[in-house]
Amino acid sequence: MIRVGQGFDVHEFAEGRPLIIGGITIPYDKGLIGHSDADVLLHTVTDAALGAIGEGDIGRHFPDTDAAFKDADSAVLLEKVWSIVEQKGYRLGNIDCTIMAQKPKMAPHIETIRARIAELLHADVSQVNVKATTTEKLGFVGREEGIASMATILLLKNE
Ligand SMILES: Nc1ccn([C@@H]2O[C@H](COP(=O)(O)O)[C@@H](O)[C@H]2O)c(=O)n1
Ligand SMILES: C[C@@]1(CO)OP(=O)(O)OP(=O)(O)OC[C@H]1O
Repeated sequence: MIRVGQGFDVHEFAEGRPLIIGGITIPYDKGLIGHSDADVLLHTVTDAALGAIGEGDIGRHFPDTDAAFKDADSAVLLEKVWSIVEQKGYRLGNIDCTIMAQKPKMAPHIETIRARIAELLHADVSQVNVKATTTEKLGFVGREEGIASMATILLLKNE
């Protein structure tokens, strides 16, 4: 059995916040805001996984009205969702992610992010791909107002 899921998320930049993307802190002069740590990429991965197993989305599992998830570590949220994936008998086939950011340059951090996502999904790094693109200075990403990301995931289950 195979299941496919997709995820998409956006978070806004603000001064005085750490920039956390893909489970790592990236040195930069501003960060992303959210109810949680605002890790836009791990939210995307979480939504892709939830989509693949037909379990709704991140906000349904971890409402942004619940104080329990204020400043939550998004890696912990993903681990909780991944345990549901595994309870249902699925494992990662592969995941492909795209970060849309005008700045900062993501290339120096991609391999670290890739390794962290593989660790969280109990998979090999070869099963995880992470890309980055600018939006050529167009739109909210291009104006450096925030960062968006999207992902497609394939899950496998032995019959
Ligand atoms: N925040 C980013 C955006 C892009 N990159 C890398 O640069 C390449 C070219 O980006 P374009 O948007 O001009 O196509 C892209 O393929 C990435 O390798 C990056 O590191 N960080
Ligand atoms: C993660 C949660 C919960 O802390 O809050 P945010 O950090 O605002 O992120 P979002 O992408 O809106 O996802 C859902 C949430 O309920």
